[in-house]
Amino acid sequence: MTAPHQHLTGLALAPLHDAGDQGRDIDQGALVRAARDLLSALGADVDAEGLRETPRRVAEALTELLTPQPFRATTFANDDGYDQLIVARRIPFHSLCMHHMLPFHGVAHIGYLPGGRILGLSKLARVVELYARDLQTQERLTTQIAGWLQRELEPVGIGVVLEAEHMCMTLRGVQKSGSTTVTSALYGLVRDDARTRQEFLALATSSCPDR
Ligand SMILES: Nc1nc2c(ncn2[C@@H]2O[C@H](COP(=O)(O)OP(=O)(O)OP(=O)(O)O)[C@@H](O)[C@H]2O)c(=O)[nH]1
Ligand SMILES: [Zn+2]
Repeated sequence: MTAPHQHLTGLALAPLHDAGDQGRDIDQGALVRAARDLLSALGADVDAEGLRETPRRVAEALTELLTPQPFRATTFANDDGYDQLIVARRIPFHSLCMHHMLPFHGVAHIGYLPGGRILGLSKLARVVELYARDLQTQERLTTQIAGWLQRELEPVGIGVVLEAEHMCMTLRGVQKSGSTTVTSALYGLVRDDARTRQEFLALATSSCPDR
């Protein structure tokens, strides 16, 4: 029997299952202590009134940013035989880069060419959220979104394009504010059929006229 992830060319390298969508075990007590130690190491008076609750707030903020929200992948039978691209454009997201734990944020464009089933539209945004709430690289986030679509929907083609600005490149370090990074994951007919590929990329890029 052929594994489902082998239906689409290019997707064989993507992990079939990823622990990322299960979330992580966060030790709240240790996190609060670590935030307090961090403030202390920065020379802050951790007992000052304004800072007293900060370790708890930092712990809660990080927990919120790193806790994916599970959801059900609602799909519907493609009874009408819809066989054109379905593209959700400009889905905003933010995530934390795994190298500096600083935010990166931008927009995702997600498209697929349906097979037997179509996906509830909101799920395209939910899957971005699911994987964005992790310590990430933009490349990994892009690939995980495409891998999820393949597992849940087994479409004929998938296209994912992310455009993001990384705070670690703009606020600090090389400080190139305004620069953005584009990553993509194209599979199946969206990758291999020139016309479909062109159509998807045109739709994805035409969604940013003001950028
Ligand atoms: N490929 C990839 N790199 C990332 C991403 N987010 C941050 N980085 C990079 O991770 C790299 C870490 O490099 P290091 O040289 O160890 O860190 P650094 O000394 O802080 O590097 P600078 O940012 O150049 O000052 C940097 O080049 C970051 O720009 C991402 O999503 N994907
Ligand atoms: Zn970084």
